[in-house]
Amino acid sequence: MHMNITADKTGAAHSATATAIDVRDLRKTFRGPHGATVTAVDGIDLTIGAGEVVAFLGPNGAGKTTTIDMILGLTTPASGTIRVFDRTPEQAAREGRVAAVMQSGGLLPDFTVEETVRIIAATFGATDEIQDVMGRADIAGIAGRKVSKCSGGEQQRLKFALALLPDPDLIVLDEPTAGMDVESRRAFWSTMRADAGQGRTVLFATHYLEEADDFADRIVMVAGGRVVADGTTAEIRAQASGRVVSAVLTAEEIERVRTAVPEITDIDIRGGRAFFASGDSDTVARYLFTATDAHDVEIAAQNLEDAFVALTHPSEDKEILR
Ligand SMILES: Nc1ncnc2c1ncn2[C@@H]1O[C@H](COP(=O)(O)OP(=O)(O)OP(=O)(O)O)[C@@H](O)[C@H]1O
Repeated sequence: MHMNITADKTGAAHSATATAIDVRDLRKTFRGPHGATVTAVDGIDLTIGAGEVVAFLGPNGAGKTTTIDMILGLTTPASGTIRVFDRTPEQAAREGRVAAVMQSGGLLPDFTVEETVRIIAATFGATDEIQDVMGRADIAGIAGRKVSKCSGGEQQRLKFALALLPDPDLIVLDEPTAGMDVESRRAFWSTMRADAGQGRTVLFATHYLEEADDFADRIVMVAGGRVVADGTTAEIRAQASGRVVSAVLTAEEIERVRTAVPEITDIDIRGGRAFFASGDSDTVARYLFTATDAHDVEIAAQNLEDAFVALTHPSEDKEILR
């Protein structure tokens, strides 16, 4: 799998393609309550290269799970196309090139961890891999534990072990750490980091910015069924790299600052303060101090969290000056 030429389950050699996932103008609607139409995915375009580790980042209801289900071939799009390693999602899954770790469910509570791995290994003809994947997913120490007695984090690591069994080229994880405490989340990702991202393509959905930032090479932000930002983690950071100068001042003065300082890119008013976003915080601060009665002036770096909120909740909790 970590080579350019791999053998599929029939033993035939094939060249690894450079593109793992190619999604064009993907759309999906559901029938909601009272017959209303819910647009879950509203024209997503996405190309993921082989070997990329991509975070699909967005708030609840953004359309992440619906998109992932279509990439896995579990549901069909209303329109648009999906290619996975230049195949249909169903073909790619059948060939064992794709494995998934889903949010919940899928495990039988009465089996032990090792029994679960053995059963799935048998279906893939991968019984030689059992000890190896249990080690890689860090579940060897709980091999004899019943699934029903495993914590949420342990169950997710077990699912990760199962996903490794077919030695897939692509692993898709849908919010694999949902509901875990911070420590379990860290443990899960450190296991993932040690194993994935070594030539394998990884697509994971999350609404934790920190996870996307820590683990992904690239962040695709989705909101309302659309891609709202797409770039390397560094690029997304750069988008948010300006500074914000905030101060308490009157509405008339805010208007005056806006006109007088063209370097200002955005103004929000929250909690009685005005927040001036700009690539030149010195000029903004100088103007506030010298030409207005602004007080309690603060200068802060805009962080990724701010960028995320701004991109995914454009009107939430803030009043934009017009
Ligand atoms: N089977 C369904 N029937 C009706 N509406 C659905 C169905 N599945 C999803 N939706 C709706 O589609 C939208 C997108 O949901 P989706 O689960 O894809 O979002 P998400 O980004 O994965 O959110 P979460 O982080 O909560 O899992 C939501 O408004 C959701 O209520």
